[in-house]
Amino acid sequence: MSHLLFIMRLIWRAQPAALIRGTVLAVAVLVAGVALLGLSGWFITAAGAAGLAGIGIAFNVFQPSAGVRFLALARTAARYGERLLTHDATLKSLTDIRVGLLRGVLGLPFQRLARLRGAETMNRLVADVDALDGISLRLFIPAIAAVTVYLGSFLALWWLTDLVLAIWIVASFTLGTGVVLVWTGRFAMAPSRRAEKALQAFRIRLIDLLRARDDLVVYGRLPDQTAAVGAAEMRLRENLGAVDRLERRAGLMLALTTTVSAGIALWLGGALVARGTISPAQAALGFFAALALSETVQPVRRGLADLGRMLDAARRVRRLLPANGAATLPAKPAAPPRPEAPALEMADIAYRHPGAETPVIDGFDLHLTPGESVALTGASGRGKSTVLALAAGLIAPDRGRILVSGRALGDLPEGQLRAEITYLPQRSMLLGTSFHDMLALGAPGLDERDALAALEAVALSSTVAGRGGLHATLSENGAGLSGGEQRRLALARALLRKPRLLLLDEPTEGLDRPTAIRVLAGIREMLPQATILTASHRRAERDWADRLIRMT
Ligand SMILES: Nc1ncnc2c1ncn2[C@@H]1O[C@H](COP(=O)(O)OP(=O)(O)OP(=O)(O)O)[C@@H](O)[C@H]1O
Repeated sequence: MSHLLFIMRLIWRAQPAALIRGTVLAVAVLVAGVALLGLSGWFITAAGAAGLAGIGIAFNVFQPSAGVRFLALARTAARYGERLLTHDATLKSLTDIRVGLLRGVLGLPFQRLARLRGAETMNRLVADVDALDGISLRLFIPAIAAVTVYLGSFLALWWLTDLVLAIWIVASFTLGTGVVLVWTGRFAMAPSRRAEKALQAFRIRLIDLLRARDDLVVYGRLPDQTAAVGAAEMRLRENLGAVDRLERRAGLMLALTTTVSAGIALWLGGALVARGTISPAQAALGFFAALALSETVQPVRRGLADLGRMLDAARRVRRLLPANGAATLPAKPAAPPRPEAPALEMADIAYRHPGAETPVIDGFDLHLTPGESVALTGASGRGKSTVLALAAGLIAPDRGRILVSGRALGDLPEGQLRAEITYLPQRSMLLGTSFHDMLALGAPGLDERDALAALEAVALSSTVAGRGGLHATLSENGAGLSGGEQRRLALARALLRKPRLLLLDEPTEGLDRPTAIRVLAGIREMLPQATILTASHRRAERDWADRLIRMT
């Protein structure tokens, strides 16, 4: 429940004026509905009674009928305004929440971000945030409006009819519908949760199927994955069906509650008329008002049927939202690099991956003089990539000191850090639709000459020319290029940043030796001053480096 309140506060805080106006209109809709039916009942009965008494000619039909028309029109107009204001305000608030959530996801520690699957993140950003609209539109605003209308109806019925009748109508309604609504929320919770889980599983499995289609075909697992997608969809339909059945039953019980409440109100009104406490028209007013009160609970009914889905979504969204105010720390002033200091210095570094039992590196030291090229070598799994990720500031050491040109890595503002250090991991994404777009991620406002120079450095010029030039359109993530070409394009993008410190994880992996030698020479030509640290298995890279550091 605290998660729902938290989200409701966020929604409310983002658009308070529109939501207050929308809630006032929601109350107006219900008030107009109750008043409309109450007045109509009173009007028909009073007119009938006047006719029976032989004074029908003197009965003023114009005022009540004008009132009925006014209330009907006011109700429609208020409903329109309420929908417009509350939906618009809620959707705008959800946009803010979605942006906050994206910021939260992007601000996650590198390790957690690396574990978050693309499809899962998509679910958080799209499905979970979508599920939150019901918190304001189908729970809180209708509930506030309903409670206000119950109180108002009690006072109005007391004033216009009789205290006993007013107490019966409002109390029976509050208790009866309260029980039905609590029952709906309780029993719909599990299927609603399961439906949402099934929907998310369906999306994740479908995305996996589309992304890994080739591998699934090769290993003969396409039918299994297709069946898994179908099973998730079946579970989704079953659980949605269960929620719908519960909601329909809740509707039936609410109709019965209304019938019993209004029926007894009619009987009670009759008794009060017989005693001469109220007139028949007043009794009719009470009866019809009781009937009209059923409208107050309809939106909440749907909201409670979706409670499980909303609760889970609210919990997940809250967990990923950046803590209030903590998201943006004031940027520290940028410290200038000290040219005489080592380009990179690591002293007594220890690091253990989350979940691993032992540290992958312990007591590791490194000292790079400006402008040198150093290759980290050693058997697979010795921690070469981990050292690069530490040097890039993507993960923080458990112990030890990392200095970049004489300044503590942790003290460098993010912008300065990324301007001075560029890291090319083993696998990179190529965002964009053309060679130019893909390169421009590393250098916004990229000049064509620079782009061509970088492509020349990584021996890709002829490939790009053969594909129609820099602006030729490519498939998503560079599909249609060979693995080696994709890696070289990512390398060219890294070179275009012109960093002081370049960290390369197996930069010539997948290239034949002559091309690897040409690319390595191109890197140095393009960045003659840069300090370069590579994680290397290949002989060409080891031969090219000024110095080797063997990790054991
Ligand atoms: N995110 C992670 N969580 C847990 N363990 C990890 C993680 N990343 C790497 N490791 C483990 O840490 C060890 C070092 O990994 P790292 O990638 O740094 O080695 P490497 O020397 O670069 O290997 P390779 O030459 O194969 O690329 C490995 O045993 C690896 O399984």
